[in-house]
Amino acid sequence: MAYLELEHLQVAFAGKTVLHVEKASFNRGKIYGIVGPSGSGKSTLLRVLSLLERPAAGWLNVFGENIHLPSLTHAGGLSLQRRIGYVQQKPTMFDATVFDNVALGLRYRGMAREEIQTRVGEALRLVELEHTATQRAHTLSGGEAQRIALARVLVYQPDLLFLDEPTANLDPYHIAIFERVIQAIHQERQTTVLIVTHNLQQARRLTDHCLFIHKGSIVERGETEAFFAQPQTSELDDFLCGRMIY
Ligand SMILES: Nc1ncnc2c1ncn2[C@@H]1O[C@H](COP(=O)(O)OP(=O)(O)OP(=O)(O)O)[C@@H](O)[C@H]1O
Repeated sequence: MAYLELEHLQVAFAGKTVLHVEKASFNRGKIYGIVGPSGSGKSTLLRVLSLLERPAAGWLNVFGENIHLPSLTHAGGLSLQRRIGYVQQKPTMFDATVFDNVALGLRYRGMAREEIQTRVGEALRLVELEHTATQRAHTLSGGEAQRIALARVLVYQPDLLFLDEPTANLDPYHIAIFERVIQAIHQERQTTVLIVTHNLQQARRLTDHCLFIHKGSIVERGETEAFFAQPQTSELDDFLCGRMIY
């Protein structure tokens, strides 16, 4: 049975449908890549799954609960969001130290001081930024901020991890660090990961399955190797070969 399932999803802005998904399911402990042209609806999909976007229609089956998304209350969303880690494209840091930024989610959860100390230390070690703990978060480089944004969600050990172009601003060395972290936590905790990326090599390296979104629909999905080697639709073939015009 699927761990995460979307049905009859429709998202519209100003009367225009930007995402329509009849059904999409995701299994526990897999890494999924989401690729597609700019403006096709990838970030919108992640925001819906992270319960940050209230769609006009749609059901989400997650953690054994079947949720009618348009009627989800703020309080109902919060309890589910505690198990979801979402790293947005351009992370915002609070004007505080790196430590405090990473600790914030744990403080909200009322965790004991010593446990927070341990968990934040581990998360910073994992992203190889231990030395920045006392630095003001606003002074981090763009690439460092991306990794701190990841540490900030890893620290509460989410069951679902949604990453929106998390390495868009990183050089190859730091992309490699980022990918190692994703693989490590995925192996250790069987976290289910969905990653939106324009880096097709990254999708190929990192994921088990890929989905191709075009004009607000999932046009094709499949096991990563076959997805790249034998695309089944002309749209995906054109996209992968850089022939797609949009
Ligand atoms: N809050 C909003 N209000 C109005 N339109 C929006 C809003 N959010 C997204 N859209 C529109 O929805 C469509 C899908 O946007 P989305 O950000 O999901 O695309 P994307 O595939 O993630 O693009 P990119 O790869 O460039 O980040 C776009 O046409 C965008 O302009």
